[in-house]
Amino acid sequence: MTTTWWELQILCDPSLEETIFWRLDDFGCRGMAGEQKGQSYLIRAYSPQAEFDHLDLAALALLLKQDAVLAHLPKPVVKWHLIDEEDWSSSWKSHWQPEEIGDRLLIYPAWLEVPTHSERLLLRLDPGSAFGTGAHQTTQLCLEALEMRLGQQPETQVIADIGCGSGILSIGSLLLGAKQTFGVDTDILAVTASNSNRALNNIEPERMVVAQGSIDTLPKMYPEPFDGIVCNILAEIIIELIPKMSAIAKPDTWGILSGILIEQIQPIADTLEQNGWAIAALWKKDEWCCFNIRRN
Ligand SMILES: C[S@@+](CC[C@H](N)C(=O)[O-])C[C@H]1O[C@@H](n2cnc3c(N)ncnc32)[C@H](O)[C@@H]1O
Repeated sequence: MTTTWWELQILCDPSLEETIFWRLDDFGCRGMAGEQKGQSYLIRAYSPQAEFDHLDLAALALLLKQDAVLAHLPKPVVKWHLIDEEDWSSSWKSHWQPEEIGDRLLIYPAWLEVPTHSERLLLRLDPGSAFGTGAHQTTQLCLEALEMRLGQQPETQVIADIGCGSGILSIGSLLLGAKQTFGVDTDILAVTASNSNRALNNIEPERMVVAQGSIDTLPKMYPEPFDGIVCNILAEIIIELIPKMSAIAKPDTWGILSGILIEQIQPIADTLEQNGWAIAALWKKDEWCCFNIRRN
């Protein structure tokens, strides 16, 4: 059965890009792409018709406009129309290009022919309807932090990936040499996407294990403590997860947390401190940041 999709087109001030991106993700959009259009920025986002009606989309448009007013920026122009499955995949895919991240990785859309030679590690990806194309600052911050963390003796590292989405951080860790990853996501579509991206990158199933669930699911998948934890979810959710992280960690476990806006640094830092974690480094990209943490 084919799905009909809403295509939302949002023409906005470029500085609203990140806020809109997260609003759309929170709303449940699957697949988003953005491009510069003169002085403005055009975001396209897609979601199955069956999940939303006109009223939902009108409410979303109102929220986006309110965000702009609060930020003292011009209101975005929001339009939507229906497209069929074929147009959805070709439209979205044509807007997503290979992207170099850090010094070693190249994110490579699954539908492009693989180059015969690449200086970089090719991370092939078809996120389907899951979050994680590598285009978002928070994913990039996590991949760059992983590159640093896995610089020495990566082959000993077993990593927990909480909120794995498309599986991008698990696959990135394994390409950088990690021993094994265990990913969880509350969204079953993310589990499906992670598994097909694992296969796309020729990674053995036992090296990259994925299940539907959250942090409490991880000990059932791997009963030992993890060497590293990556988690790129919204700050409000991370605050709920931090008190549970010690249960899956050992004294020298490291963590990489993102999905955090700069103004949310303090509550995250306080929660980490209260739960026995120290901040080793804090990296920023635009208004997003990424905590590199270790046990106290
Ligand atoms: C921002 S995406 C990150 C995807 C990918 N790891 C990346 O870095 O691009 C966050 C993911 O976390 C999942 N998620 C949200 N709340 C969660 C929770 N409490 N436990 C596990 N996963 C969760 C969402 O379904 C989504 O796939």
